Amino acid sequence: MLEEDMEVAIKVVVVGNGAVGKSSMIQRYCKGVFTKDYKKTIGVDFLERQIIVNDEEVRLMLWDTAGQEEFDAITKAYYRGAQACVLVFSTTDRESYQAVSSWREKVEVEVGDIPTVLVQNKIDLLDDTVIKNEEAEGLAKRLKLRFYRASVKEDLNVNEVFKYLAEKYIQRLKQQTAEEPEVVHTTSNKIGVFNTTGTNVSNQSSSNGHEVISLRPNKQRTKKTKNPFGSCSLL
Ligand SMILES: Nc1nc2c(ncn2[C@@H]2O[C@H](COP(=O)(O)OP(=O)(O)OP(=O)(O)O)[C@@H](O)[C@H]2O)c(=O)[nH]1
Repeated sequence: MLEEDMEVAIKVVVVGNGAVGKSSMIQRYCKGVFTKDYKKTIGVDFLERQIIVNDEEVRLMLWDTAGQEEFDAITKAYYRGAQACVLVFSTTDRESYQAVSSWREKVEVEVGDIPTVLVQNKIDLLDDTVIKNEEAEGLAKRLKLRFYRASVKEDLNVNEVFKYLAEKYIQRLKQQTAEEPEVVHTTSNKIGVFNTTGTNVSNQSSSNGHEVISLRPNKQRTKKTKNPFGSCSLL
């Protein structure tokens, strides 16, 4: 058991090529909406949602990163402090499938081995698939990752992805707590504390031992502006 007044906050980064549905997935999960419009993410954005996992309140902070390489320098800074990761590719985009390993490496370089899932999005477009089932499953096996086929459009398997990551994270946290009790007995009584105010938090360690960085999402969008701090609680 974690301490009762403890708040668990998990920083989750959602990565993958452009247009695979990362922003849509986060919007769907946090706001319950889906839009057909494509608005390229410039840099980074985030939304959050609270859920209950095994009677523990968990705050998921979902970081939406741009899929285009031109933004790599910006996005990789935001991987730091991440405690879970969603790797997304699209059913109709073979390049996005081929790029999965390199996305994983980019995240691993910054944060090491964190709970990660592989998601094949847009399975509502299975008739137009350019990736065989065996290929996708083979990739998951090679990378030793839990694999979900999802459709953000049809709201298929989106909740499951984040529930799995939260459970996996808490499971690791409990293991870690059992091994190193001092990790949890901090004065701030929070785990995975993030500063979302824009103030720099230096020399602070997150629960996975990595430095916690100041989280300041880029508000810029190519078309409409969306509120990067918009949060929701769909409990
Ligand atoms: N058919 C279908 N379309 C989807 C699905 N998920 C997302 N889309 C569409 O795919 C397009 C790209 O979605 P985004 O969520 O903007 O993609 P992204 O990965 O965030 O793109 P970048 O910001 O460029 O990295 C949009 O037109 C979405 O409406 C899905 O499950 N099925």
